[in-house]
Amino acid sequence: MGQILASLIDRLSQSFGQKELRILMLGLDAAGKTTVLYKLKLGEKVCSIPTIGFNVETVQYKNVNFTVWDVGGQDKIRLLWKHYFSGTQGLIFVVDCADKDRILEARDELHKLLNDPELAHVTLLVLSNKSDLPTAMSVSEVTDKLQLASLRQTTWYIQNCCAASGEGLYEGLDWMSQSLKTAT
Ligand SMILES: Nc1nc2c(ncn2[C@@H]2O[C@H](COP(=O)(O)OP(=O)(O)OP(=O)(O)O)[C@@H](O)[C@H]2O)c(=O)[nH]1
Ligand SMILES: [Mg+2]
Repeated sequence: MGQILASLIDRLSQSFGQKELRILMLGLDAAGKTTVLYKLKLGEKVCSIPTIGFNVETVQYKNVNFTVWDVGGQDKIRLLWKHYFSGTQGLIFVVDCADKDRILEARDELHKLLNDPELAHVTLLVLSNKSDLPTAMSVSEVTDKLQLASLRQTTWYIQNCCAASGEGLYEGLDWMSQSLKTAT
């Protein structure tokens, strides 16, 4: 169903002559994906509940329309992620940088994603979210724990952010749009 909706949105936007970038947003449950999506879309912090399925919104920023797919990250529904891979240009991987207990689980999920042939050439933005929390790890610590330096095939960038306040989100989108502009 995700793919049908995606192609419908793509076709509609093409007919209006706009540039469309398909962005998939994944990460462990409670990392803050839905909070990121609606902060970008509405400029407000929404009271989110765990996502079962997906949310999709078009976010317009600097003449680019980002169609952002936010897919639920609970363990049992991660097997559904692969249904959203097709046509993805940019992957936003959201990490709770204050959750030291699950950072290695996040690393494993991220590397599993990037090993999939459909995501082999994706442009990766890691959002190191919840930087407002007192136990937040630094960007260099998260970079190290996620083993981002070992990603040889992938163009990646890590951005510290706080989805609750919006801090860092547009810097991340700026990098994504610049990076995809040169790639496409
Ligand atoms: N302190 C803090 N809390 C945040 C931030 N971003 C999200 N949260 C909270 O983290 C919890 C989970 O956020 P969601 O956006 O629902 O997480 P999710 O990644 O969509 O989770 P799933 O839908 O289960 O995959 C919520 O209580 C949010 O309010 C942030 O920047 N700082
Ligand atoms: Mg969610």
